[in-house]
Order: sequence, then structure tokens, then C-alpha cells
Amino acid sequence: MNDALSGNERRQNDQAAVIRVEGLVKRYGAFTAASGISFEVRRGEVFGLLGPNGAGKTTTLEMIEGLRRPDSGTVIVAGYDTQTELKKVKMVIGVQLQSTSLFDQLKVQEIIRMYASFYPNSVPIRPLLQDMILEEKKNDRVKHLSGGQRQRLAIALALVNDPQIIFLDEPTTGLDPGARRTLWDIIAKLKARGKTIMLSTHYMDEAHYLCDRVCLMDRGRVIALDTPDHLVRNMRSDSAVEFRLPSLEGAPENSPEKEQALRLLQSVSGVKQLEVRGEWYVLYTDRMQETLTNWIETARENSLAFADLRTRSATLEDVFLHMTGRSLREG
Ligand SMILES: Nc1ncnc2c1ncn2[C@@H]1O[C@H](COP(=O)(O)OP(=O)(O)OP(=O)(O)O)[C@@H](O)[C@H]1O
Repeated sequence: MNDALSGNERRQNDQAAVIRVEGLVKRYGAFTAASGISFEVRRGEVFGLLGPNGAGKTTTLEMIEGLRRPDSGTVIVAGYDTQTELKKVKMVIGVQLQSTSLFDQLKVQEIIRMYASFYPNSVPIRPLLQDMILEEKKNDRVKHLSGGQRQRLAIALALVNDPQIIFLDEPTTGLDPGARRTLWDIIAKLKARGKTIMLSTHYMDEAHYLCDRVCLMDRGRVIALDTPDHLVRNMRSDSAVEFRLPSLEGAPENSPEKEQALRLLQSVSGVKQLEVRGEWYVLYTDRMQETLTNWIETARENSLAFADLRTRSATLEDVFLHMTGRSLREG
């Protein structure tokens, strides 16, 4: 940061980058949960931290929110330093924690009123309830809400102070597909109103659908940062052909049959990369039709029977696997 800048100048400079994270490090004893995280979040974007469990997403979010103190590094949020100007930061942010412990005995409306009373200015409660699709539940006790309703209440609580920037930590973890879609719609609406949203997730489809830019995290580090489409395109393979080879299932890893099959697969026309995931073989290619037809021909010529053949576009999961050798689900 440029120390010579006054607070006002710094805030103006931060028009584009509403969050600046520089060299964040967090250690828990001998374990380093964040090792030198740096990025910028632009005003009005949905910015996602995507990574498996334990990648350091929550640690990073909570250092940005001022809830955890970094061992080193700086965070500037809307022009304020979270370590020295936390009160000001709190006025412009809304935070939904991974597991917000809500007061089970309170009614939805009561808990929102209570949170609103913590701030000098708060939004009207009725439209907030409507936006979060909780109007019909306003007189229900929190303990009677479904998982999706609780999550929406947690987001409502993060919005009571009309924040510029909203932090959502794994907002859809544990929700059924319908409740996830409802939350996605809510997040898209918040973005359309000009809010900046920073969220963490380990669902690649969620990151792809919601985020303008995605920061891929693994083991406390940023391994890639770009728009979802660019991340996928930079793999230089836009499609995948997947199948199983039943005759090889159960054969030892370095058996001659398996090694020969791998050599064959690598020689298939157009294949840029070959991945083996358990019993599944994945051929990455930019020339889907050529690879598919050549693979079918090769399999026939070599009497190698495949099963469950499917084709698909490459995803952020493929990017993560390509970069780390591990799946987002493995952690
Ligand atoms: N207070 C703590 N004390 C010790 N270790 C911690 C603490 N908080 C987090 N960790 C460890 O730091 C690592 C990163 O945790 P973090 O919660 O930031 O990851 P995450 O990417 O958010 O994953 P998850 O989806 O599981 O929350 C994990 O290995 C975790 O066990």
C-alpha cells in the first residue's frame, strides 16, 4: 500500500478494487492455513473462493472480515484497514458465517429486529423479509425453519445494515438442490443491486454459475484466479470423453494390461491429457468429434470394451484436478 495516500485518496483509489488483500499469512501452531494470499475484489462483482475442505477459505474470509488476526499481510476493505479501522469496516460489510448460531427460541422477525438494533442505520424489515422469501415465516420460531430458510435468515441478518460488501461462507452447503437454486437467485439479485459479494464454496458448479471471478485455493495458497470461463479455457482442452474399462477393473495399478491401455489412450487422436480417476478414464481434448471417433475405432481394433461412455464440457473441477492432481471433493 502507498502510505503517503490520505484516507480519502485511498478510498477513491479503491473505487475499482473494493477489497485489497496483500500477503496474508495465518498460522495455527506449526500449521500454515494461509500462506501469502493476495488478490483484489472489484466493486460490484461476485468473487468466489473455490477450494476443497481445509483449503483455507474460511480463514481467508475471516481475516478479511476482521474476525481473525493475520500473522502478517494487510486487508483494505472499502478503503479501511481491517486491522486498524475495524469499526468502519463493520459499517460497510455484512457477514454470513459458515454456521451462524441463531437464537432458536426467537421469531424470525424478532431476531432481525435485534440485529438491526446493533447498527445506527438499518434497512426496513418488510422488504428484507420479502427479498429473502421469509415473509410467511416472520412469526415462526427459528427452531422451526428448514435448512434453506435458516440460511436465508442468516443472509437477511448480514443485510440489515445495508452493506456495500457481503461475505457468504459456503452459503449452500448442506442444502437440497431446490434450496440451493433459491439462494443462487437471491445472490444474483443482490449483485444486480450493485452489491459486491465475496463467497466461498467447494461446489464448482456454484462457483461457475454465480461468480464473475474465481480464486482457486489449495492448501492455503491461491493457485489460479480468473473468470470461470477463462480458467476452463486455459486448460487448453474444452471437452472431456469419459468411460470405464470393465476388463481392467481390479487389475493392479502397474499391470501390463493397464499400462498398455494407458499407452493406447494416450495415442488417441486429439487427446491433450489423460486422467485416471478411480475406475474412470478421462480424455481431455479440443477436438471432441475426432477424439471420440478415433477412441471408438482404437477400442474396437484392440478388443478393449468400454462402458458408460459420456462426453461433456470441461469444468472448474477439471481445472482443479489438472493443477493439483486432486479432486475438489477430496480436500
Ligand atoms: N482455529 C484453528 N485452529 C487450528 N487449526 C485451524 C483453525 N481454524 C482452521 N484450522 C485449520 O486450517 C485449515 C484451513 O481451514 P479453513 O476452515 O480456513 O478451510 P476451508 O477452506 O474454509 O475449509 P472448510 O470448507 O472445511 O471450512 C484446516 O486444516 C483447518 O483444520
